[in-house]
Amino acid sequence: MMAGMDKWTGLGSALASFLFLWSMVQSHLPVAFRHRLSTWATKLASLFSPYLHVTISEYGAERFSRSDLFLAVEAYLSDACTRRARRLKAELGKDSKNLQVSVDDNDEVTDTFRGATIWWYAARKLQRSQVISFYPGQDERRFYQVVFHRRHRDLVVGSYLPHVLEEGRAVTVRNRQRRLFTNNPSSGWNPYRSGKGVWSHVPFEHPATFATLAMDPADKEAIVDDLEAFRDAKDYYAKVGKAWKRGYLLHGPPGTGKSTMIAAMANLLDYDVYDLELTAVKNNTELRKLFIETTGKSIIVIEDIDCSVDLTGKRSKADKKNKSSSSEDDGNNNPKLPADPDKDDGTKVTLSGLLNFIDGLWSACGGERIIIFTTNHKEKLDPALVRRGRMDKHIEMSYCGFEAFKVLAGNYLDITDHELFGEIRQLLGEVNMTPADVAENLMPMSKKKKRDNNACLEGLVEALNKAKQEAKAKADAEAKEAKEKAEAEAKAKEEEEAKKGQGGDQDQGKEDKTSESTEGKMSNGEIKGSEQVTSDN
Ligand SMILES: Nc1ncnc2c1ncn2[C@@H]1O[C@H](COP(=O)(O)OP(=O)(O)OP(=O)(O)O)[C@@H](O)[C@H]1O
Repeated sequence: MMAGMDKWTGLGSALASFLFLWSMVQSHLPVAFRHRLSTWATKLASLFSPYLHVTISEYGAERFSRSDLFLAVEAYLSDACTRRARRLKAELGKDSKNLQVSVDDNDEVTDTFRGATIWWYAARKLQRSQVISFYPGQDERRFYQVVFHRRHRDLVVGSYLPHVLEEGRAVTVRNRQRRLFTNNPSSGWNPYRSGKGVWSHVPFEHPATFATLAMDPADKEAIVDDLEAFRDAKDYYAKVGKAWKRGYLLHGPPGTGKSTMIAAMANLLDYDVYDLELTAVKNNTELRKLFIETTGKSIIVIEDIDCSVDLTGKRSKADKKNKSSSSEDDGNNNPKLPADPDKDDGTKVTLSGLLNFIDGLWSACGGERIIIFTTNHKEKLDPALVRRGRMDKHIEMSYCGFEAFKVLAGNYLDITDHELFGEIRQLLGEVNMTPADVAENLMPMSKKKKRDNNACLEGLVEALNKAKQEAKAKADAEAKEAKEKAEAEAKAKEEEEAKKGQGGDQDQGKEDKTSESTEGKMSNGEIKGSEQVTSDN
């Protein structure tokens, strides 16, 4: 008994001495060596450990976009394992109404699959960028580690991980809260603050649909058909070798429903919307990075493209400049080469950068995308930007016609017919009024007054008549101005001609006098000359 006690006491003191010595050795070892030692220790332990680890990093091998597997694991764990995790985080879920609870970072979750126990760990680590990075210096990367007994290796790799991927994707689709993204100003891309990426987002909650969009029903149907055909055409795009994306150019005066149309498109397709503010993008590299960070099933919008960046006119100005400079020479009879009109010097977004964004090699990554440009001045855009193939469909959003008005009357007043409809139809045929202005007349906001359809429609008729009178007055004023201008020009011309005529008569007089005197001189001269000749001879 005593001998046994002695044995344990001896072992205990030996262990204590070893730990003391180990800590002494460690504190005197250089950091690099200590790190190597601990790596060897881990390797040694893993030789004897019956457990295997698989790491799933946030960014895949290409490191540009978040790995699909990582996102699926995240969704899977948040859904399937929430009940087993001890530390959870809560966020607003779909429609911003339900609370969505998921596994917190650094927590451990245990899962079982066909009798096998599997452990998941979520963690973050700072690491130095080794491959091309848009953030210089250190990046923070999140990763999951799955740990299981080596006897379950085939089960985990062959069945469990594919199951996680499939389940995770299904959960993502189920919980999908569509989002409206906007790009952060480039100075706000802070790699040291987790979660601060190139895009910020809010839940996308715009209620517009094609049913509520006021436009000609035939045009509307054609657009819906086009969008649905695109959504279902994955195989077709693969077959013809085209990236699965489509460009739309929405053009028309302000208030004709371009933004409303985009919202209706997003709601129809169930896509996210990326509202790209081009003026906040520093250069083409940033533009590419923004594109890569968008996900599939999304609409990328650049509103008022003609105002965003000086992409238009620049070419023609530069071309003109080049033409004139190319005609110059450098003094050695060598003509100067024209400067590149769309030169990318890294300080701005250029037309070629934007064209690359739309249909360069990078544009094909990440699945189905729709790119939409809006403009109030289609004619100002560079033809290269909007040619078919880049902007596949040009949609003109125009002033409110009678068919569009009927949609608005249905939306705002819940009516399909009214005795004033005939008058409104005629007035809409004569006056340019945007759907935004028509809608404004159909939506009187008053707390006290109950909505009165008659009053609304009468108000609209009044507004249309006023607009008609204003348009007529404007047209009259313009016609008067044009007439006065034409008259002034005609008078000026007449005066000019009269002056010319007078001048001509005077000139003629002068000419006559001159010719007379010349003749006189000549005859005198001839006489003199002949005289002279005669005399000379
Ligand atoms: N075709 C339309 N159908 C239904 N509502 C419309 C339509 N056009 C305009 N509206 C109404 O007018 C408001 C302004 O329209 P919207 O912002 O979509 O116009 P826009 O053409 O994008 O204007 P801008 O060029 O100034 O951005 C919308 O909130 C909507 O209520």
